[in-house]
Amino acid sequence: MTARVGVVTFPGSLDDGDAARAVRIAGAEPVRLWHGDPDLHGVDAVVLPGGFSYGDYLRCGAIARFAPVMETLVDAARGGLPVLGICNGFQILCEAHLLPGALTRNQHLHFRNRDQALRVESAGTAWTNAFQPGQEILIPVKNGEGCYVADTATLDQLEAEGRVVARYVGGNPNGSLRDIAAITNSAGNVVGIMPHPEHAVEALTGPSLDGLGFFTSVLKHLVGTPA
Ligand SMILES: NC(=O)CC[C@H](N)C(=O)O
Repeated sequence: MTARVGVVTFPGSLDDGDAARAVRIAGAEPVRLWHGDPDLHGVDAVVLPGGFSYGDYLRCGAIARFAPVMETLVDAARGGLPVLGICNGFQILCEAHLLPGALTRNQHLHFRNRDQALRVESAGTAWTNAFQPGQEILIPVKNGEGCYVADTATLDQLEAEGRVVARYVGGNPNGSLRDIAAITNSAGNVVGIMPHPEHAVEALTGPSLDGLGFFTSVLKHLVGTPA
């Protein structure tokens, strides 16, 4: 049966269409979810897309975290539902405390938009099992608040538990501590990534097809997970 992957739209989401398209290209059925509807409509996994939810007021992701859909999503994620937060989605996952730490204003205070090389550090998550550990990929980064910070004990714990999923290579675009571009929760089902895999799934528009691996990974993960 075709996996159904939900993509949440918040007011101000920007990349929900591209995320849904990436899901379809990877071979799954995208299911559009609405921030005001707490029902996840039986989806097998969820993508929180990039953008400017609620206009980035207060802090990126700080209001979205209280959306009705998040009440259900937080419980489902704690129960093992695969969730990928991309950029604004990563910010929302940190605000919702599904992931530790915070995304703060880029160190140089500029919005940064460019193609970015990353090293995939962990292939042991629901969203990265299609990669080889150490594999370098190229996908776009575009954010104003992408500087990942956490206290030293949290950073050390992430490193020790293999929960740093990807790091920036060839230059850190936002000042993230330890060049962190993506992290996971301890179960490996929730991943937050600052750059945008959904913008690197087609030769016409992406700098590569490297982003596709995140979306095919979750399908592989779901096949191995009993319903
Ligand atoms: N591309 C995005 O999702 C941007 C996220 C957020 N609005 C920021 O500027 O940091």
